[in-house]
Amino acid sequence: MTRLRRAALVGNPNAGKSALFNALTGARQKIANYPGVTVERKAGRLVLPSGEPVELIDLPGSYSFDTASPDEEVTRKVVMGDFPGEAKPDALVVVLDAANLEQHLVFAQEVIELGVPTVVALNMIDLAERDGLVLDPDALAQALGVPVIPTVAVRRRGLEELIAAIGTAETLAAARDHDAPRPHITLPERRLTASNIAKGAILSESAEHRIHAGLDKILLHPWFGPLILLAVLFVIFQAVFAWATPFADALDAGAGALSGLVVSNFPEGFLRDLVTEGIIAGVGSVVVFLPQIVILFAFILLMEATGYMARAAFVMDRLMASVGLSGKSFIPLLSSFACAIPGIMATRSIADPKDRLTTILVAPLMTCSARLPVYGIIIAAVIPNTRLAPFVGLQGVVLFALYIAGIVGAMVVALVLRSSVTKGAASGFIMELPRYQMPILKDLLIGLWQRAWVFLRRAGTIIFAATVILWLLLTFPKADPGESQVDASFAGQIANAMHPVFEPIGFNREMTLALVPAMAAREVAVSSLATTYAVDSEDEDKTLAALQGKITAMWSLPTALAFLAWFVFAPQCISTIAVARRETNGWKWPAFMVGYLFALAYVFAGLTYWAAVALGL
Ligand SMILES: Nc1nc2c(ncn2[C@@H]2O[C@H](COP(=O)(O)OP(=O)(O)OP(=O)(O)O)[C@@H](O)[C@H]2O)c(=O)[nH]1
Ligand SMILES: [Mg+2]
Repeated sequence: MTRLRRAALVGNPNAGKSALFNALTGARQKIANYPGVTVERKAGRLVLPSGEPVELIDLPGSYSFDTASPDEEVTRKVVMGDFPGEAKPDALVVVLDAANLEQHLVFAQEVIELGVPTVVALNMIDLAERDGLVLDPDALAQALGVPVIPTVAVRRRGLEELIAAIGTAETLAAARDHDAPRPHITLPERRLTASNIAKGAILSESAEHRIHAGLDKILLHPWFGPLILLAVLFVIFQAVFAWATPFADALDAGAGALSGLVVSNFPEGFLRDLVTEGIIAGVGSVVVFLPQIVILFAFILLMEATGYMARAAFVMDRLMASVGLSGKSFIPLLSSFACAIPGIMATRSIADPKDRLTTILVAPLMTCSARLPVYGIIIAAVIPNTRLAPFVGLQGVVLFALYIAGIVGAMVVALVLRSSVTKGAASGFIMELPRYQMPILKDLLIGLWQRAWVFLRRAGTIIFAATVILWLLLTFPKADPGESQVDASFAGQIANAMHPVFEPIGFNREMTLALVPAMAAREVAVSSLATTYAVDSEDEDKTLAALQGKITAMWSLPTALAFLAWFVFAPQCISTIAVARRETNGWKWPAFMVGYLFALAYVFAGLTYWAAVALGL
């Protein structure tokens, strides 16, 4: 007997493959309650009862082996052994959603027909039970001719049995007769067989799974649906401001105290200034936004886990279709609210190449979480914290408006692109709706921790590096007595040279300067401003509150609004550009993307500035 080395998880999207993968290998792959979450192959290690390690591969969900979307292509290639540099898996684990048996059995048959040793994980039996479904795994095993193990991936039920079955899959398969020629089976035949097998495996079924149909009637209603979605988003942005404030203030006070400690314990000079002006003022000004990021992601993760996110996609489908995008673009665009990078990668689940390209090109317009610190500091500094109504603050409304501006911008750009450079018909919506689920607290906390960690790691690496470099460029050469340090410095000279370009749209010198390092990441705009003002000022208070005070005192409202408008559009993120290059296989489209986004940013910042000036703001 050959030794089992590699096994792969296959099955329809949203069957729980990644949840099983995490449970079996201890990995932390993203799982979420909608199809199309995994778009790449991921490998992990599983240990068999015999003590032998097996490489387990998590794959993107797939409906069939003959489909066109790039993520399904990955699954096909890995399973068939066509994936470059990778041997064919020795065994396959087909993951089925027990409560969606008939649908999931269509692809399962196709997988089993390959003749590779196969085990079926009958997953989500808890949900099947909730829906009043009683299943007979033995009958299913009999009909499919492979072992069937009931599992609940998220509660770690059935894992030992599944691992044992994977361990003996090859021996079992070898005992089966493989010599019989397999007839070619058509899709309708497979559907019929799937339906018969499912009927044979379902012992009893109650009508309980109608409970959630009522909820769908409201949430997917043509009028209430969009209104509810808008209301949900509105609440999120109110919460981002209202709930985060005490935590952000505490963090800022902490940074201030730290700065004070450094000032009183270190001798005056280069090192002390680097730490207080560059690291604490600069990097600290970004870290202070951690509570807002966490609150934003808590909502996003909740929406994903409950199944509401997929409903939101459904609700948006009509609007998306009217600008030439399909509902399939919604999940990638929604992911872009976290960050455009996973958003652009998620477009791999879009089969139509022009649809996909359009989605990639507009993804950077979705307001990613890196913009939150920029919006946060400017809004806090120039928009009064007044209440428009109970629980409705003006600052939250402005933040909401900025998010909407990004969405509207993306829709308009998509419409223009779809009738010019990426001309073509929109494809229909084919996403299936996942069931409603109560979120699992542990998964939620892990997700939040991962997001927080990503943010802090950015602060500790890219933002830290960009800020320190800027501080050095701001500190040298030293100014003569009476001269402004910023004016004398290298950075100041660069800013002064660039300023004529940005003066017409209302930018001051500090803003212009911030744009350059902010190409590394948008948050750097905040740390740059903090560092620039810290270098320029004599006082010892270098906290975010101090920066906010400077902006309030020194920026006119039109100038501040122009800066906000700039960041709605500007492609200030090297990583996004790099990912766009990778996903479109060349520089042509990323160059186009950067060009049109900068042009839009300039025009809209200018329009905002002049409109605000004309209104006498
Ligand atoms: N109740 C219950 N939920 C589950 C189970 N397994 C997975 N889930 C949930 O189902 C959803 C989908 O799980 P994923 O692991 O992301 O599904 P996937 O098959 O990897 O999906 P794609 O990557 O899109 O192909 C998540 O919200 C999981 O928490 C289970 O056994 N019971
Ligand atoms: Mg997955």
